[in-house]
Formats: sequence, structure tokens, C-alpha cells
Amino acid sequence: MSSASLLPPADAQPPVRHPDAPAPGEPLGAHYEHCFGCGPGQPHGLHLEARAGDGVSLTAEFTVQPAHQGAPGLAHGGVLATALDETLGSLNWLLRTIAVTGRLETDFVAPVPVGTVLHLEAEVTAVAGRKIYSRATGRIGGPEGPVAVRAEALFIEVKVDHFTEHGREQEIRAAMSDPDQIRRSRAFEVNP
Ligand SMILES: CCCCCCCCCC(=O)SCCNC(=O)CCNC(=O)[C@H](O)C(C)(C)COP(=O)(O)OP(=O)(O)OC[C@H]1O[C@@H](n2cnc3c(N)ncnc32)[C@H](O)[C@@H]1OP(=O)(O)O
Repeated sequence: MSSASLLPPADAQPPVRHPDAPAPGEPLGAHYEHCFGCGPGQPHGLHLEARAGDGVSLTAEFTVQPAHQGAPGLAHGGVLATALDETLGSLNWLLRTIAVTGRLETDFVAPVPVGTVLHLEAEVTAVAGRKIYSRATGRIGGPEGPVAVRAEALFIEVKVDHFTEHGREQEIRAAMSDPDQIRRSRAFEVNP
């Protein structure tokens, strides 16, 4: 059961897919080279690969590597929460809203062995002012397999200053000087 702060208020609106959002089926790619969730430049990262779905939804896959263990041979719960957080965070690109995780509630339903592909799906359920409500599931044994993890989240819209004020200067400068305009924008999930 989710906590009260994850229940959209009565005046919440359905999410609106941005007209420039990637078409259903299109890969989202990494939003930042060094992101632990999706960046190709993180040797022990999750290398999560997401694809746009219909509406404000997406699917993603992540293969549990030996570096992601908690108990012997099993994925660490925090790593699974990261996979959910990354998948849910990627939804904001479909809204073209810059937002960060405020709250993430996770149910660990079944253990996830090393070598397993976690099939994730996520959707935004409602938006109320700066608050974005979303949920995700992760299945094993195939996209229709049993649910292993589940999450509900509240993302809060922020200004790009959130990153420039709080982030470390050297990484911010490097991300902002990326010659790829889309990647430069997506490092902070900013509308290009
Ligand atoms: C962007 C590129 C990334 C793309 C993909 C990445 C995927 C991964 C995503 C992440 O992991 S993001 C990193 C983890 N998250 C953070 O580091 C966020 C740290 N927290 C903050 O910076 C601030 O707490 C936050 C911006 C979330 C909120 O601070 P604010 O000062 O902007 O908002 P405020 O505290 O006024 O709250 C605004 C509303 O949200 C509500 N709220 C804020 N935090 C909440 C919370 N934790 N739980 C429930 N409600 C919350 C708050 O009650 C309030 O509700 P009302 O408008 O109804 O009064």
C-alpha cells in the first residue's frame, strides 16, 4: 500500500505527452554518459535501455551483472530500486519536464538472480502542478513474466538551476560542452 503523499490530489490532471516526444518503440538512449542507471561510460552501471511507449509510458530492460549482487548470486535491492528510479525518471523526457525523484516506494516481490533480464514498464499516472505521479513494474522471465519489483514515485519539477547550483562544476561544464545538442539538453532533461 502506498503512502498518502503518493496519491494524486483530486485536482490532478492526466499527463500530456509532449508533441516532440520520441515515437512509440523509439529508443530513448542515455540521457548522460556517466549516469549510473543508463550511461554507457559507467563500467558497473546498469546500462538500462528504455524505449518510448504509448501515451506517457515506456519500457526498459536491464540485465543484472555480477557487479550488482547483494546476497550471493542475487541482485542488490538498492540496484533494483535504481533500475526503477531510472525508468521512472526517463518518463519525464516524454513530458519534457525537468524533474527529480522526491519519493520512491518499492515493493520487492521476488528475488532477481544475476544474469536475469529485468523487463520494466512505467507510466505517469497524473500531474498536479510541479508534482508528477508515476508507477513501474519489473518482471523476470520475459516481458509477461512474474512481477519481481514494483514502485510508485513522486517526481518534483525543478528548474535547470537545481543541477547547476548543486552539481559539481567539472561534470556540469563537461556535460554542457557536449557537441551533441540533444545529449547536452538531456543530461539535465531540458527541453532543447
Ligand atoms: C534530470 C535528469 C535525470 C533523468 C533520469 C534520472 C533518473 C533518476 C532520477 C533521480 O534519481 S533524481 C536524484 C534523486 N533526487 C534528488 O536528488 C532530489 C533531492 N531533493 C530535492 O532536491 C528537493 O527536496 C526537491 C526538489 C525534490 C523538492 O524541493 P523543493 O524545495 O523544490 O520543493 P518543496 O519542498 O517546496 O515541495 C514541493 C511540493 O512537493 C512535495 N514534496 C517534496 N518532496 C516530497 C517528498 N519527498 N515526498 C512527498 N512530497 C514531497 C511538497 O510537500 C510540496 O507539496 P505542496 O506543493 O503540496 O506543498
